[in-house]
Amino acid sequence: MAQIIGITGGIASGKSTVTGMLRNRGYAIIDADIVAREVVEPGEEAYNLIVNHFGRKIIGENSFLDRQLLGEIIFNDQKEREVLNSIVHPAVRLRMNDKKDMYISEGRNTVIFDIPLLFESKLQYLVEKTILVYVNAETQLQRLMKRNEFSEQEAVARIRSQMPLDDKRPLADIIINNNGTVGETEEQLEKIIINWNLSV
Ligand SMILES: CC(C)(COP(=O)(O)OP(=O)(O)OC[C@H]1O[C@@H](n2cnc3c(N)ncnc32)[C@H](O)[C@@H]1O)[C@@H](O)C(=O)NCCC(=O)NCCS
Ligand SMILES: Nc1ncnc2c1ncn2[C@@H]1O[C@H](COP(=O)(O)OP(=O)(O)OP(=O)(O)O)[C@@H](O)[C@H]1O
Repeated sequence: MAQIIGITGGIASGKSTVTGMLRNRGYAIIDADIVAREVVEPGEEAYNLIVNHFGRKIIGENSFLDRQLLGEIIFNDQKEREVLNSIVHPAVRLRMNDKKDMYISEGRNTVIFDIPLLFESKLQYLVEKTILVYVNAETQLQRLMKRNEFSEQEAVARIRSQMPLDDKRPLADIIINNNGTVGETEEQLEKIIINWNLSV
């Protein structure tokens, strides 16, 4: 039986940094952010529902959604965020499940889900064990502002739209502290791989 592992964290806490390390080691990774992009491509059902609700102003270049505008709307308005979530999340869950089944049918021993909103959306039932990629609030804010070239206000709006990372700590099976260097993070990951006996 394959082991199903969930990696979570907050925006810019370092999930992609950790899943990148796992990908380099050959693990099967399913990234919710990537799937969430696939299910809103032009022609998809979720795309049509989003355009119906948010209006044609939300259509950007080449008919794809204007993600910047959609982000500005939903990270500053909880009701609009809930509408978007209610359209996108069911489609994401279905497609992630299909990808998991595909990996299992290929004979994979471990399948890793990278889901930023794992705890907010109460998706623990999808996975057997959870890893939280944690940083303190100041590091999270600084890394997010730097990576996305956000103002403090833009970054804070996004962080506030998620459960605080300190509240996620007691929900996780294990925590990777990503406040230090990337090398220190990789050492913590290596211990988990050994202790949980995760094979590709
Ligand atoms: C609002 C959108 C268009 C902004 O797109 P953009 O390319 O700028 O950001 P991206 O998708 O790469 O997300 C970056 C990070 O934002 C955070 N985030 C995204 N959506 C949400 C949300 N609904 N609530 C809280 N945090 C969110 C996550 O930490 C994510 O890793 C996009 O994030 C989106 O469609 N969100 C709704 C779907 C969703 O919940 N995705 C998260 C995983 S399922
Ligand atoms: N230990 C570290 N030291 C310094 N910078 C780091 C470290 N870990 C991650 N970063 C940087 O912080 C930023 C956020 O990391 P990353 O993109 O991995 O987070 P994430 O959780 O995947 O974010 P999101 O889900 O929002 O895309 C990136 O610019 C990354 O290069």
